[in-house]
Amino acid sequence: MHTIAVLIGVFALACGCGYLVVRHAVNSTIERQALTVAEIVASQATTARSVYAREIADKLTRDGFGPNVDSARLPGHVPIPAQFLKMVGRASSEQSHRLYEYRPVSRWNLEPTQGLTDDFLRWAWPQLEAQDRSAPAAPIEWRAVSRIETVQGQRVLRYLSADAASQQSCAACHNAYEKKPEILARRLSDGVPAGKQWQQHQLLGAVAISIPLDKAQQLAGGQVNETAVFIFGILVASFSAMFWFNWRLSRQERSLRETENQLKSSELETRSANALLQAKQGVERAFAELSTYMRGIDQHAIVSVTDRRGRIVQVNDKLLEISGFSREELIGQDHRLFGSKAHGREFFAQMWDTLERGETWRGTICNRAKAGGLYWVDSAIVPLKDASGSVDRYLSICIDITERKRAEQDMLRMATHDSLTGLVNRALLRDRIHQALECDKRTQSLAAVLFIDLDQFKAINDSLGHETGDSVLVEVARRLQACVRAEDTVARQGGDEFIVFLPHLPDAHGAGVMAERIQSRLSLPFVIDGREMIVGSSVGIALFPEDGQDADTLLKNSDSAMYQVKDAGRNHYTYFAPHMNQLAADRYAMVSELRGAAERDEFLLNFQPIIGMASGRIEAMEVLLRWQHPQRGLVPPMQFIPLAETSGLIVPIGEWVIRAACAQIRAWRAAGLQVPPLAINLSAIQVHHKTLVERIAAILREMEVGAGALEFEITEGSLMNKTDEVVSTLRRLCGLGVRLAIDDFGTGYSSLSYLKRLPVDTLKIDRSFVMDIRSDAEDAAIVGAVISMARSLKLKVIAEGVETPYQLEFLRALGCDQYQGFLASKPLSAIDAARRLTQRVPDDTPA
Ligand SMILES: Nc1nc2c(ncn2[C@@H]2O[C@@H]3COP(=O)(O)O[C@H]4[C@@H](O)[C@H](n5cnc6c(=O)[nH]c(N)nc65)O[C@@H]4COP(=O)(O)O[C@H]3[C@H]2O)c(=O)[nH]1
Repeated sequence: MHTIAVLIGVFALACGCGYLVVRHAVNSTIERQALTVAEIVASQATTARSVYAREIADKLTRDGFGPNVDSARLPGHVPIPAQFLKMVGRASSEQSHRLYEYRPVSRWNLEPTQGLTDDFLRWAWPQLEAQDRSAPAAPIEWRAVSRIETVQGQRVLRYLSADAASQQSCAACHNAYEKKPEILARRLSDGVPAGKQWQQHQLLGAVAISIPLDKAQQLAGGQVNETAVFIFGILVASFSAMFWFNWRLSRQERSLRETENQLKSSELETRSANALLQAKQGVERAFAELSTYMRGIDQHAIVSVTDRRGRIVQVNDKLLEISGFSREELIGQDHRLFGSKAHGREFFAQMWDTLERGETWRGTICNRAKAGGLYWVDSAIVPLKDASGSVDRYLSICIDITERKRAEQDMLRMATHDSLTGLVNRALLRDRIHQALECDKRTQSLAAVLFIDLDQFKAINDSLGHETGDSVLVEVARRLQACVRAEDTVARQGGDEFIVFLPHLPDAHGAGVMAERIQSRLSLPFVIDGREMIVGSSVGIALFPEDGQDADTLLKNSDSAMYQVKDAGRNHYTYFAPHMNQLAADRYAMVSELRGAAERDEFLLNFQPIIGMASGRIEAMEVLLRWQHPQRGLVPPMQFIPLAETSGLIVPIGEWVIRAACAQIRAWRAAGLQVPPLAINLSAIQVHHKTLVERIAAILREMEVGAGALEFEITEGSLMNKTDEVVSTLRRLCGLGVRLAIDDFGTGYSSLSYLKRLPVDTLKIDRSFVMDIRSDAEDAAIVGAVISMARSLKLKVIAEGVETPYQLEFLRALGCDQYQGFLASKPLSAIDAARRLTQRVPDDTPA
């Protein structure tokens, strides 16, 4: 209510102020409009006077000095313009019911009614005169003078507008008029200086206008009041309506707010009910999820619960399944039942430390099942607390990772062991040697590395195939492991090379004893697939610390020692000596020198005659390569051919031999010699080389000697490996027209059936059999068997290394076709060979 009262008060005050402002504005407007009316009236009055003056100017001139001041009242007289203006003013005032009135006034009055009769005129006139004085000669823009006065209680606009001599006739008449003697006296009393001459535009008089304002203000005030009452009424009505609406609105708002509050409180209630519902659902869901997890865990994990003393109180089926124990066997026991001895005391101490701190322990444990097998689990052991917060049980959740562990172990094994023999590989061996030497350095112990290379293994591998070779290697590994102690290491270096590392030796002699034991074990016959074979071995020994301080040096030096044994005739053992490294270095240097030997023209060919038993003539010649080294002198093929083979250089060198042999045939033929076929050695590497046949065909085409001019000798060993491929190669070689011989026959393991598949023409009995033919009945028997077998297969037989007439006759008696050896001739230079070719037949046959 208080607010409403204040509002009504403010409203009333605003209305009152508004009313006063409007009233004041209306009065101001009325005053401004009255001023405008005064301007119009003044303008019309002076215009009327001016028009009138012009119209009566002629009459005034004709009548002399014009009418006197009272002429207006005289019959037949024309009033002067001022008089006329006075009359019009009076008439207009009456006509307008005194809305305004005006009359001419002047300081120089001719009659009293026109003088400056009141304060306003006396105040205003000098202001007009001042304007006249400021522009005495020129027409000026007169500014009227006005003010509002209260006259007899009424507000009146008083207005004085200049009525100047607007025409020359005005000035002329006034000047002439003043000269009239009867009015001169009055003029003087009016203050006009004697002799004053008026000029056009000079101030003669003025029009004094009075406009009563009260009437208009009364009228306007009435209207303002009516309007104010109307507006006030509207405002009151509007405000009342507004208040009413406002009151209604606030009532509605209040009720809305109440409703809203009710809604809010009910929403809150609903929300809390929802929250409660959601919480309940969440708990149910969580419980359901937990149950699912528990089921999942139970199905996939091995779960057990132990009491605080570590005794098993609960187990799940998975644990029974993996451990093989029954529930009854486990409850009440502790986890030591699963002990595998894979973990030390520290492992379990650390585990219990963690658990006793109330923390979860995680780790991998190797357990033993009831049946004895090991299994691996990834474990999390969680301490469970009772209501008082102290640990009263332990929950163990484990995942079986046995397969993963095995795979890891397999991978580790593959990375560190030889897949064929299961022996330690070179990488792990180096590691073990390194670790053992660190220990030996501290204890100043002796150690030894034995480098073992199998003799004749290549022949077995090549002749009997890789499977047989692999079986031999596996058996060798087994025998080696049987020789050594638990702390020793047997490793496979690669191919047919093995290493035995003896980390703790009482003396250097012990290494030799071990080498002998190994060699004696390996020398026992190997029986593979019912076939018996002998494998020899060469052993090189390097001792720690004298032959090397680290694994690499010891391995290298034992290798050098092993090579020394090979050079010395194999199947033996030797200790490393520093000069052996020189030999190894020599071998390396020789390979690099061999590389450019052909380009440097260091190769030359020798020719060894092959004599026909029946003819006694040179029926063929074997081509034998020689290396004329600038520093080393003539290097025998047995020194450089194996190096050429291992380095792969034998392929280009072999091509050089074929080309040089063809060139020699051409040269001899050109010299008119009858050249027998030349037999060229092909190494196993060449035979297995993919483009051998194409290369030989190309050389034959290029050299144009004819395929019948060449024979090729292939060692028995090289024929046995990759059987089908070799057979195909040899068949294609025969297809070129060349003949084939099997060299060193008897040293390999060729079977009769295999020989039948090969397109060979000749067998060359190895020199080793011929050599002891007289003293060794076995060799003689072998030679005899080979010759008879060759006959049955319709193959030609050549005996190599015939040095004595006995050997020759023996072979001849057995039916050998040809022979070769120092008895007939040593390998000859090209010149000597040419000379032999020119000799007669009886010279070829030894006496
Ligand atoms: N003690 C003795 N030795 C005799 C007698 N008759 C011949 N010889 C030697 O026996 C070897 C025969 O050659 P091989 O068995 O093919 O054995 C050859 C052959 O396997 C290889 N060779 C030689 N030249 C070449 C070649 O151009 N290419 C290939 N791949 N190997 C070659 O080198 C081996 C050795 O060749 P050489 O030192 O020239 O030794 C030659 C020859 O000098 C004898 O009555 N008594």
